[in-house]
Amino acid sequence: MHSIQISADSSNIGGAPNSGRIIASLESMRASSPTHLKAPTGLLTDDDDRLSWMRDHPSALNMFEEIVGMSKGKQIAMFLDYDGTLSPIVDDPEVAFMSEAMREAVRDVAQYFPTAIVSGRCKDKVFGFVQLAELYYAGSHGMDIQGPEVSIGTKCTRGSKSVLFQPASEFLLMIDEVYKALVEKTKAIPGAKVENNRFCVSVHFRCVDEKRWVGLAEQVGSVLKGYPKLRVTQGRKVLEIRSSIKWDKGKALEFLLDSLGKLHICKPQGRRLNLKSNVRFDEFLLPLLITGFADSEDVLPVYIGDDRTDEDAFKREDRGSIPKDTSASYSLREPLEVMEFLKRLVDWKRVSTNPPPSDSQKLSGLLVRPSNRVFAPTGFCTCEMRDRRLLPTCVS
Ligand SMILES: O=P(O)(O)OC[C@H]1O[C@H](O[C@H]2O[C@H](CO)[C@@H](O)[C@H](O)[C@H]2O)[C@H](O)[C@@H](O)[C@@H]1O
Repeated sequence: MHSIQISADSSNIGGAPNSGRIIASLESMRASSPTHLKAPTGLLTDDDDRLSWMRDHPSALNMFEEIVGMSKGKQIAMFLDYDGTLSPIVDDPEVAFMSEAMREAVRDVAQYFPTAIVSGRCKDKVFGFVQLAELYYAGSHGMDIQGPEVSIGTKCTRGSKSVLFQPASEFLLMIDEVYKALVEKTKAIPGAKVENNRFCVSVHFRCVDEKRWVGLAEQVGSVLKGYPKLRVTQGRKVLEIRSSIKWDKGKALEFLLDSLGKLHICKPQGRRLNLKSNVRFDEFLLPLLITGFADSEDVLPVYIGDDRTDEDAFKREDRGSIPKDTSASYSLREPLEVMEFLKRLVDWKRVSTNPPPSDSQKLSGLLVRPSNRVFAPTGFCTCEMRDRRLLPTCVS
């Protein structure tokens, strides 16, 4: 199977931290993302490195025909990270809005392909930014998954919003406690910001003076010493605290693919491929890596993301260990290029789909299988096409 995503190392920086342990090195914090979007960071200073990176991860726009060629006979499933992918990176996480044009592009994509937002943000917050009810949302790094709203004119499903999966619900109280402790511990550090993402907590250092980064990491470590069941990962100028359960964006991707399989595609099987990962990239130059997997008969997951945590989505367990051919990896430079890519995908689909999908096919991302049965996500409801009408057959 092929898929699209971002690259970087999603290393687990600290699990079960000891007292006062520095949970992130200054170097790793520096490398986590330049402070300003356009600042050349020098991560790829060498021209040869740069050329070789671009050769290995060509622009998804330049390689568009090749990418859509891979989807021949398959259903594309779209997975989109939010920050840095749909919205530009800004200093204040509260105002990381996506543009109306981007929203339009995502809305259009979702008309043709089942589409999920996979974010480190809590689900409600990312929904507040995206505002498209027809999408799947996997918030808190995939620990809070919800299917699209379905309104098919029946009492049982009208406007319902069904939670599909919350694998870390037992950590809710603990995370809230840690959030409060982190707010208290870091309040004296100018620019530090603690964000409650419900099933995880983000400690931002984008606006903290670099001289204080290690001190901030120490404070985080000191809070976490009492919580051996929590771990820390690192994103773009952010430390992310979450439960140590084996669940991440990659697992969420699996879960969603599995749910979609119940909708309209067979579960991917066969040979598995690893993505090329741990690629160093310059945020300004090439933040988005699009990578392909082989090989499902039925589905081409396209994952676009820019963060270390998105790497988890490349490393889905069922991928096995066969190195991916680098020609299947692609990149996009910034959200504007992501938008361009989404638009081109829709244009391509519009031209190649004749006639366009019917309303019932498009309805909330539900697509009709050849058998005429339409399946809603796990724990949601099952529907059936009868006399060209979509009828629910059960609700769970
Ligand atoms: O998985 P994502 O949707 O990419 O979320 C990852 C984190 O994104 C946000 O932080 C990042 O974007 C901010 C706004 O541009 C920026 O200020 C910050 O430095 C970045 O790390 C979000 O605030 C975090 O909670 C997410 O975990």
